[in-house]
Amino acid sequence: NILLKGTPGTGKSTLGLELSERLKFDYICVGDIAKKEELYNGYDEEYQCPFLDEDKVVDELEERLSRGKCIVDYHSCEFFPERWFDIVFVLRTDTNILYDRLEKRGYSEKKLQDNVQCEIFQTILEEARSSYREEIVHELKSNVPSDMESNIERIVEWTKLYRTNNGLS
Ligand SMILES: Nc1ncnc2c1ncn2[C@@H]1O[C@H](COP(=O)(O)OP(=O)(O)O)[C@@H](O)[C@H]1O
Repeated sequence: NILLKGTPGTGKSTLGLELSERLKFDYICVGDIAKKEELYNGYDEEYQCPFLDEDKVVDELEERLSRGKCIVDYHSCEFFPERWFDIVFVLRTDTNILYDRLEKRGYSEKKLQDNVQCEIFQTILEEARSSYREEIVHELKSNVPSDMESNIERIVEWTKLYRTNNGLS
């Protein structure tokens, strides 16, 4: 299983969907599943969005993740069982580029600033480093389309090697 992390707007869903086609893996967007299954336990007035019920998310995903061949897209990871993931990629985008992408999404000024600061302070990367073994956490630049191409190549190659080395078909 592969975890794709990164500040919103860094390109997780674009990369995840493309990879799932190339690798024939399941693409799992945690935000979308939470919305569909209503895996919430309250409402955040400040950000005008529901609170994720992390236990329900883990219960919902456990069976699929235990089968392997999943690509999970979520900015955070603290509540995921560590055993779920074989590798973690953290997408990174320069802040001026990220600002433009989030502005196009129509984010409020507060949400925009908070997310850009999250990227500046490497919050998502630090969280990954504190949750997983250092050697399975990798940063990937995601500024321009050619970055996307090289990230796809790199992950596809890594996956092939991993499956061969672990006797997986
Ligand atoms: N490497 C990249 N180069 C150029 N544009 C990108 C790249 N990655 C993503 N984008 C664009 O940025 C926007 C946000 O990407 P998205 O995959 O929705 O991010 P996330 O899932 O992390 O919120 C989309 O318009 C997407 O086309």
